[in-house]
Amino acid sequence: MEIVRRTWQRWRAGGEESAPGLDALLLAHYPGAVMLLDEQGVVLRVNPDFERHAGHPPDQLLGRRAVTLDADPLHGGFALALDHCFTTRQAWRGVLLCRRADGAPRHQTTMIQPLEERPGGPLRLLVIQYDVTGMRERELHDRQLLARLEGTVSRLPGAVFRLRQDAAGHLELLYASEGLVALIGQTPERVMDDIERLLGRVVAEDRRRLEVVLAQSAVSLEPCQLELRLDLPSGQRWLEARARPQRRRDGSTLWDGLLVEITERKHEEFKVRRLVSTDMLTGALNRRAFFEQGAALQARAQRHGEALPLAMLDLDHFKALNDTHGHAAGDLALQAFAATCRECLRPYDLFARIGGEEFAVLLVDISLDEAWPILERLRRAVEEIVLEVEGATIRFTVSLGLAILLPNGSLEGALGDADRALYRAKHEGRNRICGPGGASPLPRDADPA
Ligand SMILES: Nc1nc2c(ncn2[C@@H]2O[C@H](COP(=O)(O)OP(=O)(O)OP(=O)(O)O)[C@@H](O)[C@H]2O)c(=O)[nH]1
Repeated sequence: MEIVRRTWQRWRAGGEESAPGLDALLLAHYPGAVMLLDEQGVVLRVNPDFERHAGHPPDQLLGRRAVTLDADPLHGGFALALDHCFTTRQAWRGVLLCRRADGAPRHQTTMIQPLEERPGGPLRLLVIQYDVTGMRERELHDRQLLARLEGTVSRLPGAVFRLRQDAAGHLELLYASEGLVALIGQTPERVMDDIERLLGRVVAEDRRRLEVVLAQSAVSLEPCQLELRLDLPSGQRWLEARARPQRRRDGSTLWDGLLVEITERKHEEFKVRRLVSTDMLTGALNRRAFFEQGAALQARAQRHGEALPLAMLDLDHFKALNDTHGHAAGDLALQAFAATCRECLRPYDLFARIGGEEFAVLLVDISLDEAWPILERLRRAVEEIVLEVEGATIRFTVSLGLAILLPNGSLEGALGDADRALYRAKHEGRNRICGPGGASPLPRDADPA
């Protein structure tokens, strides 16, 4: 516009004959419709390409008021814009809804520049229009597409996110979809404002894993996947995060990913795991779970250089009990025995049924000397069990073999040691504990069989 004004001033100063024609000048600079209006808004001249851009043959427009182009000539924006320019002598720019001669509405980006041929002379308005209907339609289409996409994203079972970690390791949530509200009860805006509103809820152990996984993914640029527990006011929830990283030129890493709730799935998993790791009759861990969980406990003890006391327990003369009172009574005895063991042990000790009437206990965080009285209390508690089955009173006892699982020892090996100690306990009269060093300091003579 500035070019036209300056050239217009040059043209005015030089005289009309010597100056390039206004039409030619405007055509050279503007790929749109150009009009020159008088002080009544009547069209004096138009550029040659006018019809192509404005959709009106010049001869139908010349000598008529320019507002006839307006989609609403009486109240439309064109009249208001012209009014503004005449009153203020200031330029106006904006988008006007105009109609072509065939009635088709078009959005025209419009610039109106007041021009004076000479000071105090008649005012002219230079109007330049550029048809942006296509652009606006594309913009509208894009906006509708975006709204549809946002709708789809918001209906996803979870939240889409973009996470950024700068070169110094500082994390920032750049984007999260509305699904975040259903997941953690916080709006995306609040978490984008302060990511601790999300990370601060992650269980400490899982947060450490998250930091490790992100660090690895930032180096390898491999996708990552992680299950996290969050402590929320509504209770603990499990979320799964899957994300794909990309490195930015500034050294930061971006992860685009999806966060979904998996609490129900995890509970089902725990249920299944409990089922496959539990002995159905007694509720104790089964042999497989004992070895699995025992290995995990041993790995932890190894890190601290600790030995773990390990005991084998075997009901005495159980065959006789079965033969005398029936298999169902034997089952009841096994259940009562397991319940008594659980009462005498701590919840984190590993108690498992590893054979028919054979059980094992791995005691955590105590020494062999400390384990002995606990097991002795258990032995006595079993002595106290009285079962009334079909008019018969059933009592039974248990023998125990105690061994030590050394930090660098094997669970199978220690179980073998405990079994040998158990054999000695049976051999020495049953209803007693034998350890690596020999029999219980409180051996019992009683042998109900
Ligand atoms: N009722 C019942 N009995 C079982 C179960 N599993 C194993 N048994 C029985 O446990 C008995 C084990 O007998 P033995 O191995 O001879 O040992 P015991 O009679 O206890 O003799 P000692 O161990 O030497 O004191 C067998 O009769 C098995 O049938 C079970 O699930 N339910």
